[in-house]
Amino acid sequence: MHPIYLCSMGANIAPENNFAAARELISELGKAYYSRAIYTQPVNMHSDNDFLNALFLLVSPLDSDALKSRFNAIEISLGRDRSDPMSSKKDRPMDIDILGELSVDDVWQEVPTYLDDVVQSLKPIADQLIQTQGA
Ligand SMILES: Nc1ncnc2c1ncn2[C@@H]1O[C@H](COP(=O)(O)OP(=O)(O)OP(=O)(O)O)[C@@H](O)[C@H]1O
Ligand SMILES: Nc1nc2c(c(=O)[nH]1)N=C(CO)CN2
Repeated sequence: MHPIYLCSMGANIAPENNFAAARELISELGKAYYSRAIYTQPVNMHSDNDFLNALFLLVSPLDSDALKSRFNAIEISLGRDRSDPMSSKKDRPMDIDILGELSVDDVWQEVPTYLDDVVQSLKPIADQLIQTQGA
C-alpha cells in the first residue's frame, strides 16, 4: 500500500505555464489528484505578483524524504534558486510542499489559510482514496 501525500503548490512567476510544467513532472512520481487552482494575494511576503495555488493528493511509492527531494528538483528545473537564503520570501516559478500523509487525522489543518477555499474540492477525492486504498 503506497502512502497518500497531501501537498500544496504555488507559483507567482509565469504561474499558468509553470503549473502545467510541474503537473507533467509530478505525474512521474505517482498518481496525482488536484484541487481547483485559485489566485491568491502574497502572504508573509511583499510582491506585486499574485500567486496561483492548489492542493493535490499524490499516491506515491516514494518515502517523504525522497519525495521532498524530487519536489525540490522540480522547483529547480523550473528556475527556482533554492540556494538563495531569501528563497522563501521571493517570487518563484514553483514551490511544492508536503503538508502530510492523508493517514494522519489532522492533516487538513496543515493547509495554509489562503488555500482553505479549495479544500472542499479535494476532500471527496480523499475520502474515495481512503475507501479504495485504506489510507
Ligand atoms: N521529508 C519531508 N517530509 C515531509 N515534509 C517535509 C520534508 N522536508 C521538508 N518538509 C516540509 O516542507 C516544507 C518546506 O520545506 P523547505 O525547507 O524545503 O522550504 P521551502 O520549500 O523553501 O519552503 P517555502 O518556500 O514553502 O517556505 C516545510 O513545511 C517542511 O516541514
Ligand atoms: N498567496 C501565497 N502566499 C505565499 C505563498 C503561496 O504559495 N501563496 N508561499 C509562501 C512561501 O512558501 C509565502 N506566501
